[in-house]
Amino acid sequence: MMSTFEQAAGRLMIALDYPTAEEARKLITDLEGIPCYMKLGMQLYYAVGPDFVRELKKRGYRVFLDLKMHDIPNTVKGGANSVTRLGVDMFNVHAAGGLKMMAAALEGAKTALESDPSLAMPTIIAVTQLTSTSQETLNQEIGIPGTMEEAVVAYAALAKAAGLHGVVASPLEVQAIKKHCGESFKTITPGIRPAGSAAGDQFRTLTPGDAMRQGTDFIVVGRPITQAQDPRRAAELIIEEMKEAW
Ligand SMILES: O=C(O)c1cc(=O)[nH]c(=O)n1[C@@H]1O[C@H](COP(=O)(O)O)[C@@H](O)[C@H]1O
Repeated sequence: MMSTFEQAAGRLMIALDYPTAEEARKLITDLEGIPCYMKLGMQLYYAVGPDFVRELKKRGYRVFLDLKMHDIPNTVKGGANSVTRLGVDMFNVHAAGGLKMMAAALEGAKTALESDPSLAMPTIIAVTQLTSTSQETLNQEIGIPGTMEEAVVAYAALAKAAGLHGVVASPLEVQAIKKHCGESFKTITPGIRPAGSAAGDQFRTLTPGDAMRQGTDFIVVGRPITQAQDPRRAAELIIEEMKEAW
C-alpha cells in the first residue's frame, strides 16, 4: 500500500533545470526514495540529449519531457514520434500551434506505437499561456484580448478538441479548465511558490497547498527545490503541504 506521502509525491514534478547531467544527478541522489515525476526541460535536454531520459527511466522515474514543440504539423508529428519511441511518459506542445498541429502530435505518437507495440501512449499536453505571462502582457504585448482565464480556457478547449490529454496552465485557472473540459482532462501546473519563496520570473503563482485545493493533477516545482540549501527538506515540506491540502 502506498502511503499518503508517496501518493502526494507522485503528483509532484521536479523541474531538472540544470546545465549538466552531474548537477541533475546530484539532486536525484538527494531525493532518492521520493517517488516524484521528473521533468526534463530544454536546458538539460539540449545539453545532454536522449540518454538522460533513458537514465531516468532506468532509475524508475516517470519522465515529462518538456520541449514545448511548436512547428508545422508534419514536423511536430515527427518530433512526437521520436519522443514516444524514446519512452517518455509525458510531453508537451504549444496550443498556439493550433488544432492541426496538436492533432499531428497525437498522430506522431500513434504511429510510434504501431511500429513498436511494446511502447505505451504518453500523456500529451498543451501549453496554454506561460505562467510568467501577466494579464497586461497578454493584452498589450501578445495582443490577445479578454481575460487570462478566457484565453487559457480557449486553448484548453482547442487541445481537448485535438484529442490531447490535458494542458499546462497556472493553478489559478484549474477550476475554469476542469469546468469547461471535464474533470478527467489533466492539468499540470507550474508557477508554484511555497509561502515566502521568491517568485522570480513567475507571475501567476500559488502555494503547493493552494494549487492542490484548486484540484490540479500535478504541480511542477523547480527553483524552490533545486536552489534550496537543503533540496530534500524543501521537497519533503512541499509534499507534506500537498498531503495536508488533499
Ligand atoms: O511547460 C512547463 O513546464 C512550464 C510552463 C509554464 O507555463 N511555466 C513554467 O514555469 N513551466 C516550466 O515549469 C518549471 C518551473 O520552474 P520554477 O519556476 O523554477 O519552479 C520550469 O521548468 C518551466 O520551464
